[in-house]
Amino acid sequence: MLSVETRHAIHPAQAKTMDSAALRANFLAQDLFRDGEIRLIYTHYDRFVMGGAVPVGGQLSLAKVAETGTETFLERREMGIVNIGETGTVRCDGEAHEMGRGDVLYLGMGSGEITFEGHGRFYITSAPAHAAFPSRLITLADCKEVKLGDPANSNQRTIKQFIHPQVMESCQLILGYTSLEEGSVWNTIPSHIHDRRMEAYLYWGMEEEARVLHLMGEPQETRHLFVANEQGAISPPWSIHSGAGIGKYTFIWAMAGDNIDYTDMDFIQPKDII
Ligand SMILES: O=C(O)C(=O)C[C@H](O)C(=O)CO
Ligand SMILES: [Zn+2]
Repeated sequence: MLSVETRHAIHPAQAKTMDSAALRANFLAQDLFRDGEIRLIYTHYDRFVMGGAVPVGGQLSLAKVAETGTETFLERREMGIVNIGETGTVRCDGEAHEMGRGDVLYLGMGSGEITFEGHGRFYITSAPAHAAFPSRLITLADCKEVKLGDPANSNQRTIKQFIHPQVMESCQLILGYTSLEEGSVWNTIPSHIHDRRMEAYLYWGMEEEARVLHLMGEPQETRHLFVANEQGAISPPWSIHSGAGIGKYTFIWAMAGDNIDYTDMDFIQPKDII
């Protein structure tokens, strides 16, 4: 079963009038992972798509999505898939990519029908593309690691970059994930915005009771989402995206927009956030 939900782009002036329910309806990605289903959210932020596929030992196929108006979903798009479950296989264009937990698969523009198999829980991201780069499985051994933060600021963390110019070529999709060291709770502190790129987070690797307080909004008009395991946050270009966790967590970040420069961020110090 395939379902697609559309999320419209929200103006920051509208976002600041929203109560918790409206913020969650517009910016929280819930229920992406349901047994036997592919569930996608088609956003109007750079036409970025996020979603989940859970084949539970069977087979699920993603061929065509009405929202793109194309013969196949990836006719004019590229895709990044992260397996956040047990070992599973993604088949595309006659190739079988076996993915362990934490592996990332890039599928280039023009790739055909995609089939998800096995016991993987596949997080799907996709953005429009202008050129066909080769599909590639990027394992943990292939990613680039960046260490940031320190225990004194409770923000010691490792950033693993997979779909990233220093690892491989893509059109506009950049993707990786960040894990906190034990005792550190804060991600993306100091905060930043990048008006050139939208971003989406998927929080995972959390205990059922754990939560992340995800901060969003313009730096002088912040709001929050309380986020559980396997829930995502859509971050508009005008919004900060930082979080503090109760319990351990990892989050997948993915971006699309005008450039693929991960370091192109406008930092906002805690003293400047309201
Ligand atoms: O902990 C961090 O810092 C991050 O992981 C930052 C994200 O990767 C990000 O926001 C990139 O723009
Ligand atoms: Zn960012």
